Amino acid sequence: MNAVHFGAGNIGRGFIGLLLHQSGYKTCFVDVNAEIVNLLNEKKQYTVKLAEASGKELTVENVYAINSLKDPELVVDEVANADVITAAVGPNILPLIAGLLATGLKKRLEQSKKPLTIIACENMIGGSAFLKEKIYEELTNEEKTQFDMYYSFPNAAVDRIVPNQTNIDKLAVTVEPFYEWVVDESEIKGATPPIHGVTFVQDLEPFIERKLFTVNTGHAVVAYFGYLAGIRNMHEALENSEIREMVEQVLKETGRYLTATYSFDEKIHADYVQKIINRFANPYISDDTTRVGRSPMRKLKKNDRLVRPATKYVEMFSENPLYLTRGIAAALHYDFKEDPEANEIQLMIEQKGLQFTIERTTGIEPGTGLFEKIQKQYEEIAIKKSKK
Ligand SMILES: NC(=O)c1ccc[n+]([C@@H]2O[C@H](COP(=O)([O-])OP(=O)(O)OC[C@H]3O[C@@H](n4cnc5c(N)ncnc54)[C@H](O)[C@@H]3O)[C@@H](O)[C@H]2O)c1
Ligand SMILES: O=P(O)(O)OC[C@@H](O)[C@@H](O)[C@H](O)[C@H](O)CO
Repeated sequence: MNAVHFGAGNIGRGFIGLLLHQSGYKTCFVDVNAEIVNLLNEKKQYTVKLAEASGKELTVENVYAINSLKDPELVVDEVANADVITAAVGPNILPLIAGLLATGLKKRLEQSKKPLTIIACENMIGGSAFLKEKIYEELTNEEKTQFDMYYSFPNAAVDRIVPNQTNIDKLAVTVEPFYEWVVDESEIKGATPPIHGVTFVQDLEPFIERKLFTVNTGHAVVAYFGYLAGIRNMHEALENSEIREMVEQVLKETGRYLTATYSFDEKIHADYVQKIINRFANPYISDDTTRVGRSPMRKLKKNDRLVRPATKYVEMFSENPLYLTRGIAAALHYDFKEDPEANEIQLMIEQKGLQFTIERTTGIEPGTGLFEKIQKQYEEIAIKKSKK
């Protein structure tokens, strides 16, 4: 079986590539990072190390790679011959891989009429549907009808903390032991791809919202408050009692929304939350607050981990969440110079003002209680910063 995976980065090698290998696939990684591509072709294998006391190492074999900037025609051929396609490139990059995928998938239809599943493994609601939308922008109406018959784009939720890597061996990846990959089976045409470790469900929404609004909301809040406190390491941030309290409270707010919406058992959800906070504090992982806080523009979008649970909370309980709004305010303060989106937000605040920036980044309407609360929290943080 042949798999093509776009994005040989942290999650690509450390999670998706590992499970594809364990399921018996030969995996072709597609990336634009020449060093990683060359190393994968040279070594044809890499190591995944579990961040736990055992330090267990797993070997991923049967892999090779293509640099899509250099050899796009090879990518087209691989896509045309694939048995499953996955991607973990980041939501902002999905539109950039859509063209090559469209060409490869068209070629595949000329060769055979076999169904194929394409899964985007990104931290976003509707990742595969978004990739499909971008691919379909490249098609005629007739091609769209053909694609509809054979190709599936099931959405997915992926969970495994994979920090930026500092190993001497550039291909080796250290990952937390926990993982969860949930895929919406109701969208799949033809046979479900046999991938070991994937949970196939008929309704993904509770899973993706639970993951994004617990793991990623909590993670983002620790990262932004950690950064504000001058802390660069996630587990050190968790040792700060104010930040710990902040994440506990923010996850009570998202938990209130999630349990009311999806009828989750409150005790089971509370245990899930504690397990996640413990994962953030894993001492065997060294994760940066700047990795977790990366791309604040994306994280502040209306359907993402901070704003969506906050707006849903208001809709559901007719009150403004205190801690989610603080988290949003902290994200607006995030001014890490090496992050282009952080720079964009800071420049917007400077040139167009805070109100314009809140409206533009979050989509929250000015004049609403939620908007005013975010503004107030932002100003309170600014006062605290000025006293330092
Ligand atoms: N790291 C995690 O803990 C984690 C966990 C769950 C989900 N995710 C999600 O997985 C996705 C990737 O995250 P990551 O942490 O692995 O990031 P990463 O930066 O380590 O990996 C992204 C990879 O995509 C490659 N890439 C960039 N442009 C490309 C292009 N045009 N074509 C092909 N490859 C391209 C990059 O070179 C890089 O190797 C994100 O959506 C992230 O939210 C990450
Ligand atoms: O990848 P992002 O930028 O959407 O979010 C940063 C982290 O929260 C994220 O990568 C987590 O480590 C991951 O989602 C855990 O499953």
